[in-house]
Amino acid sequence: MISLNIEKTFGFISKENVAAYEAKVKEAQDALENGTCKGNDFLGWLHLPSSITKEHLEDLKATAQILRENCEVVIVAGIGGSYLGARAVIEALSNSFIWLQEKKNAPTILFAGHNIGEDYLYELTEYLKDKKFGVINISKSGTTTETALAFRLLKKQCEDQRGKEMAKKVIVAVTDAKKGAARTTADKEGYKSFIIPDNVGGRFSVLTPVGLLPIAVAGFDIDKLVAGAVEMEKACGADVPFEQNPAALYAATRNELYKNGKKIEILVNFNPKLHYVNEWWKQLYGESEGKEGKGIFPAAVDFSTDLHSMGQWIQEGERTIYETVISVEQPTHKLEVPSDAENLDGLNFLAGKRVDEVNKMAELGTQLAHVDGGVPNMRISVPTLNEKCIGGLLYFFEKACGISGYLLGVNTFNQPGVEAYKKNMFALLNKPGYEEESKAIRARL
Ligand SMILES: O=P(O)(O)OC[C@H]1O[C@H](O)[C@H](O)[C@@H](O)[C@@H]1O
Repeated sequence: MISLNIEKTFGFISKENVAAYEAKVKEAQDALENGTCKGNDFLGWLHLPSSITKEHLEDLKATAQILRENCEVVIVAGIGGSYLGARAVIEALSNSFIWLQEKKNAPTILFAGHNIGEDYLYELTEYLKDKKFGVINISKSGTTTETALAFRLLKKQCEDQRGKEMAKKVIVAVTDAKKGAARTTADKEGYKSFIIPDNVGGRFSVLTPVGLLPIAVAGFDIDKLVAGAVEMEKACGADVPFEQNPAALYAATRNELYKNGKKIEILVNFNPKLHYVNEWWKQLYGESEGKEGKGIFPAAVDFSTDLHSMGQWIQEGERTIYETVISVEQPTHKLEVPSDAENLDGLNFLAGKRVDEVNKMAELGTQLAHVDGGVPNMRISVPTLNEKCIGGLLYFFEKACGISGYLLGVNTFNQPGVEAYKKNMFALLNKPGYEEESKAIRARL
């Protein structure tokens, strides 16, 4: 099970001040449990893991199997919370060179609908020209422009290439039960569809079909992923004492750091497979807490890669940052540094050591250097990268976010600020219904 170590923050904030959050954290836990916090119509994620039924998982696996049997490539179309969770889990669990492997035991998973890059979409549609492909169209609102645009292209191409009947079989929708264009299309075309519950917001939806279906198609065990989340739901529960509750401690520590001028949290990994876990986490915390002129800025780096780019800033730049390191205890594979008779590269001092030992010393050395340089450090230990651990990690972050947003005093579950760019974009594109805004915005250009 994952664990949290906050010892290396205590040169910067005091143990007593973190412990003093106990009562407020209890209040947060109660407010989440009783549904009395702000945004209380979006608390469906709280006990989601333990409420997932075997039947639901079987339904997802059966649909995944249809896609696996009929597709060489599956495009997951979605953005934000309808994209990052699936990508985070799939990349954390996949072989890094899966693209290049001839023999695959699952369709290649590609992503679309998370940008409006013409070249990206052109190159994707070109690549798909001789492929048997399917699409999972994911959008809670069912109206997000980026996703809808990509889906329009992919739907047409799939129908043209594979025929209407096969397209119906290999296109699946994950969307609202009733509202939105994605629902209308799915119902009209007769696609298999899954519902995103009303009370689960996008960034908390990875354990709904939004994440579970693509993850199952990619060949990973969603039973174990959910089991890991269930375990963390218990470990972070309202009945678990403050000092033993990782979500409570993480939420309290980051709020205390923030109060002491540490306005930026950098999520750090020492494993490139976790890059998209960082990205998922940025949305979770950024959209949940960045509002009302408040909120820790969630940043992220991949080490040791970024020690050679961002390392200088972190070591000696403005002291407004702290780090949270996701440390994977055991790699999946074993690789030792070979010895070399000539030792031209001078690396024989590493001969016989596992590559991970070198990585771990980089991690430890970095922690000590950054703490010495004035950067508080928290460490989240993950036993290994498997479904169970990742499921636990995701739920841990969700629960801590629910508590942390409450401590900050914001509505953790809305994102009103995201609408501003959309309104301008629609006005600039002359979307019907935006006539007044179009006139006003053009006058400003
Ligand atoms: O799932 P969708 O409705 O397409 O939304 C996708 C994403 O875009 C929105 O603008 C929100 O800011 C995100 O919270 C959401 O996850």
